[in-house]
Amino acid sequence: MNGKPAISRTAVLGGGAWGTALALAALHAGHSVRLWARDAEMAAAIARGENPRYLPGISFDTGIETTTDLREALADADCVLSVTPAQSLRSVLGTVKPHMPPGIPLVLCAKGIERETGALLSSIVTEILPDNPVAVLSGPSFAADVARGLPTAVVVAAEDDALAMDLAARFSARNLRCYSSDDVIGVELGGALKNVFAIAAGAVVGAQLGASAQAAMVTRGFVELRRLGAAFGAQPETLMGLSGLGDLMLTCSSTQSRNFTYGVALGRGEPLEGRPLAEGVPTASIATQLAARHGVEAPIISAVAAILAGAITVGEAVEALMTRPLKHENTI
Ligand SMILES: NC(=O)C1=CN([C@@H]2O[C@H](COP(=O)(O)OP(=O)(O)OC[C@H]3O[C@@H](n4cnc5c(N)ncnc54)[C@H](O)[C@@H]3O)[C@@H](O)[C@H]2O)C=CC1
Ligand SMILES: O=C(CO)COP(=O)(O)O
Repeated sequence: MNGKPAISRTAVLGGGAWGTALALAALHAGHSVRLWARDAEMAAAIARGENPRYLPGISFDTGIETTTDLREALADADCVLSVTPAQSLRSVLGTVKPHMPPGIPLVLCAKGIERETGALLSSIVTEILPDNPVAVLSGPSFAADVARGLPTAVVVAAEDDALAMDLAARFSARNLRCYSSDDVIGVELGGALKNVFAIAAGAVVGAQLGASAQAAMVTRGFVELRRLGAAFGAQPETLMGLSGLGDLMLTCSSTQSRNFTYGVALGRGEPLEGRPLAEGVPTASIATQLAARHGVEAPIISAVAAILAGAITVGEAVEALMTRPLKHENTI
């Protein structure tokens, strides 16, 4: 593994929970950090060591420089972390483009698939910023845990292994351990699809279907992830790792997960408006279409999309899943 690179200037795009936590992690890894938030009040709060809207009750070290000016955020940066929601990536990058220093890596930290096009986020970066190498950071990591300095492990993937190792070394610190990978697509897919399965697992809990059903849902969801991964050319081992199995374990069982709690509300029949960001919602419908396009069987993903679209109830989805034709377990 590469040694720690010299001090760097990291730009973080996004003043939400994850942007704040990653900015703090970069600061603790010894780097100079400038965070861009579109909201001036949020930027000022983060500079003061708090983010009451997205990380309530957590106070953290000051030292993160903040700005509402993208040009200022990107000036002199030698690495950019992109941490706004997946569905806003294309518009954010459009604004970033004129100010983006060429050649420096852009690390995607959002988890999702573009709803309108089915594009993986890395391909949007390549399309809009062809002169910047893309990397993906993913894995089981609640922002609140990272912001509190609790031990966490993630994976950073880039096509260029040396870049992945360099970034992993750059962001690793006492309580954040970054593994490296050259499987960008596998790491992206694991992060994007686990959100859909977290909604499914939450719905099982909300509808009080039992712990056995929850375990079955997560396990069979993992099969769908492996099938889609194979169709997209992901390495199977990647999906067994932090950004696949690891993040499924975390978000399909914890009420700290917004996708899981969204599913719980769905299963209880509670109102869904005004809830915190749940990336699995837009990703479910497009992942259903991608699965169909690739001839991949994905009944749980399609069921989540159909429930979210109001086409079927949670009860009807369970009935449909339980009465599918029987098959050999290892059919991928
Ligand atoms: N919160 C967490 O524990 C983790 C989140 N992630 C991923 O990170 C991404 C961001 O999530 P969070 O920070 O948690 O969300 P959040 O809801 O806490 O914050 C989102 C931030 O993005 C900003 N934003 C939204 N649209 C924007 C736009 N068009 N232009 C500029 N800023 C915009 C919002 O103002 C807000 O500051 C998501 O894809 C999520 O899946 C990944 C790992 C952990
Ligand atoms: O991705 C996450 C943890 O790895 C955060 O999950 P939620 O977006 O469901 O809160």
